[in-house]
Amino acid sequence: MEKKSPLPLNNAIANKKKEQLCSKESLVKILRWHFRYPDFRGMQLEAIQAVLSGRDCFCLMPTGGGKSMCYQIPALAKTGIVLVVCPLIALMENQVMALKEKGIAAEFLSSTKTADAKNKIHEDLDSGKPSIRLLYVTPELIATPGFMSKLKKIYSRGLLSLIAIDEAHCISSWGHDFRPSYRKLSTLRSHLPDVPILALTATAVPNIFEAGMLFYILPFFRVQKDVVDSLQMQNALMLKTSFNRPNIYYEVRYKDLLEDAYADLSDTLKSMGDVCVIIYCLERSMCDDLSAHLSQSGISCAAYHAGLNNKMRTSVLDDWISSKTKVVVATVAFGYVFPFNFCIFLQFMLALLVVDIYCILYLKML
Ligand SMILES: Nc1ncnc2c1ncn2[C@@H]1O[C@H](COP(=O)(O)OP(=O)(O)OP(=O)(O)O)[C@@H](O)[C@H]1O
Repeated sequence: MEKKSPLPLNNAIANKKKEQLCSKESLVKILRWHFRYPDFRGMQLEAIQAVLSGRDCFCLMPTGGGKSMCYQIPALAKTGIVLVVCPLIALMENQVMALKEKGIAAEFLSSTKTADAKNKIHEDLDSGKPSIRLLYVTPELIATPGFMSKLKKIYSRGLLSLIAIDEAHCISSWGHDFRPSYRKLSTLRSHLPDVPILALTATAVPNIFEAGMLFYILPFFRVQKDVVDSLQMQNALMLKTSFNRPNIYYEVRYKDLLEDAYADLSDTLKSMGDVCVIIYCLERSMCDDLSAHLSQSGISCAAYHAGLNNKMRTSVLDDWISSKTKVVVATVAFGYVFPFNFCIFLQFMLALLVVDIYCILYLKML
C-alpha cells in the first residue's frame, strides 16, 4: 500500500509547535528560570534557534563567551537527550556539577566513574523515559562500538535531540590542539543521520591579521572547513562572534625599572585577593623556578608544562579549576588544555620575546 503523506493539518500543528519551541520569548523564559540571566548574549539565541529547528550550526565564540548555553538551553527546551562531546574530564565534571546544583539532570561518562555509577547512568539511558537531559562524554568513548550501538538505540527511539561538539577545533590536524580521537566523530552523522550537530570552538581569527601575518590566518580557515567537512555538517549556520573583549585589560611593566620583579609579581598577586591566575613563561625551567619562588612567599601556586607527566598535569588542572590552587605558572601547554583565545597567547608570547617586560593580563567578569 502506498504510504500516505501526512495531513496538512498535522503539518500545520507541527510547524506551530516548532515555532513556539524556537520563539525568543519561550527560550528567554527557560534561561531566566534555570540560570537567572536576563537575556541571551552575543549569538547564543541564533545558535539555539538553529539547532532547535533541526539545523547544524558552527559556532565560534571567545572563551567565556557562553558557548555551553547554546546546548544547555536546547536540552531544557526539547524532550530527549543532548549528547555533549568534551575533551577534558575535569571540564565535564565541572559543568555537570554546576548543572546538578541548578536541578538539571546532567551526567558524564568517564573512566573516573565507579562501575556502580556507570551502571546507573546506563539503566537510565535504557529506560523508556530517561531522566538525563545532558550526557557528557569523551570523544574516545564515542569511538567504542559498544557506546555507539547504545547511541543508535537511543536515536532509534527518537530520544537523541542534539549532538554538541565542544572544542571542535580539536578535530583538525591544522589546529593547534589536534586530538586524533576527535577524527572518529566523523561517524556520528552516518550512524545518527537526523540529529543536528552543533560544533563549538573559541579558535579565533587572530587580529594580528591586520599586521599582514597571512601565514598564520590560513590554517584557521582550514580548521573551520575541516570541522564542517569531518562532521559532515549540512547547510550549517555559521556563527562568528566578535573577539573584542571589553573585559580584558593589559598592564605592562618593564622589568628593568623594577628593583625586584619577583617581589613585584608576588605583591601584585597578593593585592588581587581571591582570584584565579595563570602566569605564562617561555620555558619549563622558568615555570618551576617562578612557581617555587611564589610558593615560598605564601602564594598557593603550581607549575604546568609538557615536562610533567599526565597524572601530574591533570592534578594541577583539577586543583586550579576547583580553586585549590590559585596560581598556575605555565608554558603554552596550559593553553592547549585550557583553551584560551589562542591569538591572545600568540601576541602575549611575541611580546615576551621582543622586550624584557612582564605583562599582566587580567579579566573582569562582566
Ligand atoms: N546569557 C548569559 N548572560 C550572562 N551570563 C552568561 C550567559 N550565558 C553564559 N553566561 C555565563 O558566562 C560564563 C561563561 O560561559 P561558558 O563557560 O559557557 O563559556 P564558554 O564559551 O563555554 O567558555 P570556554 O571557551 O572556556 O569553554 C558562565 O559563567 C556562564 O554561566
